[in-house]
Amino acid sequence: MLMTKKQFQDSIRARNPMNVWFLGKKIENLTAFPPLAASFNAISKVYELAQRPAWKDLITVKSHLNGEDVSIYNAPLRSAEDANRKTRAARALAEVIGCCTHRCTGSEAFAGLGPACYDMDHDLGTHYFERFMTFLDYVQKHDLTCTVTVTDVKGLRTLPPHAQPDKDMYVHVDEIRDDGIVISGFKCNQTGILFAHEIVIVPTTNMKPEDKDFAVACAVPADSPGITFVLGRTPQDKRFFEVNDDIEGIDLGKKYADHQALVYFDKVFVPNDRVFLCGEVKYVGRLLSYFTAVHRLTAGGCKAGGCSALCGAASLIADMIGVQKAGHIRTKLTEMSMTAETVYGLSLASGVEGFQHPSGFWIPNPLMSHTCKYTCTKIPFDAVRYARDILAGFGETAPSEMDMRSAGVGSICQRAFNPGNPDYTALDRLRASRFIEHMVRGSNWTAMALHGGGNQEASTVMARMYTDWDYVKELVKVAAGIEKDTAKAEEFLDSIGKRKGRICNYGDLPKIDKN
Ligand SMILES: Cc1cc2nc3c(=O)[nH]c(=O)nc-3n(C[C@H](O)[C@H](O)[C@H](O)COP(=O)(O)OP(=O)(O)OC[C@H]3O[C@@H](n4cnc5c(N)ncnc54)[C@H](O)[C@@H]3O)c2cc1C
Repeated sequence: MLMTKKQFQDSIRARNPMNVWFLGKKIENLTAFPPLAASFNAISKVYELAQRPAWKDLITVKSHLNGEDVSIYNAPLRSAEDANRKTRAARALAEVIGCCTHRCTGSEAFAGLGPACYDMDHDLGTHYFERFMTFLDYVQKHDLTCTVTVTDVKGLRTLPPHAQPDKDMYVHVDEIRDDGIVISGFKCNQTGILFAHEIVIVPTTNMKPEDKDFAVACAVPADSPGITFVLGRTPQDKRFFEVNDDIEGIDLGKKYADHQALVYFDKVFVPNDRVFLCGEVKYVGRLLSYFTAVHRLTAGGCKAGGCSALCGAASLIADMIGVQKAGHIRTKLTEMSMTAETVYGLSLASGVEGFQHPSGFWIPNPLMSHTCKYTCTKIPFDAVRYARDILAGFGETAPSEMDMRSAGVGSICQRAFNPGNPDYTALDRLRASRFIEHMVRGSNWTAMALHGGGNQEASTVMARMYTDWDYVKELVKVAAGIEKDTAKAEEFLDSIGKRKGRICNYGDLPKIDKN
């Protein structure tokens, strides 16, 4: 059953005490801790919107497992339509909260685990798929927030997991018991993890047989014993203390944000019914292929939403200070708008050009998804540059809200910062300026575009792997008459018209439609 915002907040408050640290001190009450207030507000908003009739069709869906209305973040993608809904939801939510939804990554872990478990059962005779679907059913029925922990801290990148002098550089299995496994190790950069009910752990990289201990996928409640969290910094985290957790404070830029944390699993027990891969090294690559195909599709949706908001903020500033008609400003704003549409388009297209896995899960077109994420690591940075350009120097160095409102210098500051446009006040200009500041250098929004879901090189490596190099060469051999075998050329010509996913090579990924 879907939780209301209040039920969600109560469920988070009802968790067991967690070992969470920030600035050298233990956080006693997560939901009342100022630097986490905007993050708690963001995920609460996602729950609130799921109850609003106008959002229902976008972010909830009827479960094929139990027939209930469930969050799209707990439901597998089963068609191109589902994939497109995920893109649209990511964009729409980003247009509201301008940060991570806190719920996406869990859904992407499920998108990776479902087909990977199915493949293992098919090839190895294991029973992971049923176990996984039972877990998913539980998550759906309780409307839980799940977060995926993929990124291990990795130490020296040239050493594989088993060769690291400190084994905890990658999460690994310490012990296999009759009733479950015990795991240890670090994961970093974990978005939204402090407000998750469940942590889904998957490996970060392909593995060789020697790395068997590190090939583990499982789920643990976020409040399990043995887990330590250290909240990461953002440039503006101390401002939350200044505004005394009043997240309406103008200097925060906006009242929604996400958070990231370092996580240490210290001999955490995982019962068997929550273990979805344990030692099957060969299937780690598959799991990651399925996972990244969906994760990198989502990046295009949420970056599109962020770019729309950034474009809106820059456009407002231009109106305020009277430069909206200048040719170069119009060009820059239009480029920002086209940036949003480019990554949105790639995300939608990778859903449409995907394929059905025998498990029933829909896999977006991997080449397009990796291209989508690759593009997210690049063009939003031009949008960021344009927004800062239009913001102007005084927008970047503006006095604080406290000075703007102070008895001593308030009137001086407000006079100086008044844009001169009778439709707007100095405080309106400060609001729009801080919004831009939040997105471009106050929060981790740009870090998310660059690294979240994989960096430029990680996307490039996968895009290279999923490009059908033989096909693109054969195209030209046939077109240019280099192919001398006429029958082969004719057969190839017919295959072009029937081909789905164009130049994508699906490798050994099992799919129902063989075209
Ligand atoms: C704001 C933010 C939010 C995040 N949220 C999450 C989250 O919720 N869950 C999660 O699990 N992770 C999360 N991440 C982690 C993110 O997925 C990783 O940062 C990303 O996958 C890259 O890993 P890495 O940072 O360890 O860098 P690496 O991949 O180790 O890269 C380090 C350097 O090596 C280069 N490089 C990488 N691969 C290659 C290669 N094959 N060949 C040559 N050079 C290469 C890179 O370009 C880079 O310069 C988040 C990160 C950020 C910044």
